[in-house]
Amino acid sequence: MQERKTQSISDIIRERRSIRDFKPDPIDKDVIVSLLNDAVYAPNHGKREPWRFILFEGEGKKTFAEAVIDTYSPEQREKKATDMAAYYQNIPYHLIVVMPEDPRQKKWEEDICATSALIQNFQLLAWEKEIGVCWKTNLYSLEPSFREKVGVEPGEKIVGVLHIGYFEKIPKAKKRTLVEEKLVTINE
Ligand SMILES: Cc1cc2nc3c(=O)[nH]c(=O)nc-3n(C[C@H](O)[C@H](O)[C@H](O)COP(=O)(O)O)c2cc1C
Repeated sequence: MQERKTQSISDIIRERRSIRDFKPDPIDKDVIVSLLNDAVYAPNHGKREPWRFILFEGEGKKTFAEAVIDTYSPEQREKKATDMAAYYQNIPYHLIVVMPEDPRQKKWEEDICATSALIQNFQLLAWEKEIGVCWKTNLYSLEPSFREKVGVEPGEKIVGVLHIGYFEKIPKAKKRTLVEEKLVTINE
């Protein structure tokens, strides 16, 4: 593990990386719940707190893996089902974050913004504890069979599937464009 001296929010924001290679080392569920209890201080319009969580641990990760693999074509199944099942089992937690799909566009947009803010809060809080996260929006999230198997209710939207675990090494930062190149200032 590289030694990291994280101090400020800006350090954590800049340092955080999406983690795809996890150590299997267990993480206490209380830690995850505690991070989520901080993350819910995300801004949310109308104080709707539009999120709900489905956490997979232990044997539950098999349910998650089967739900994903069941969406594969026969060719995909042949090619990668075994590897993916092992990959998912090796990661300490999978967390599905859902929100209600409000038919009113304004509320739907506010709710996805709030839930995304919550997810980023969670990623940053986890990073502070040297826990890595990858936020996934793979197409399986849209498949009715997957949704049903993992307990997503009709009328709910999966905003993210988060894989959570300690990381082996920090991937290289992907550079961001300087804001000066994207900033328009209007002052008259
Ligand atoms: C809404 C959203 C959806 C994402 N979906 C995926 C995904 O399906 N698969 C994946 O590998 N990474 C996904 N990511 C992670 C991005 O690929 C990642 O943030 C980007 O490559 C920048 O890398 P960094 O997070 O390490 O800075 C997603 C990120 C966001 C914000």
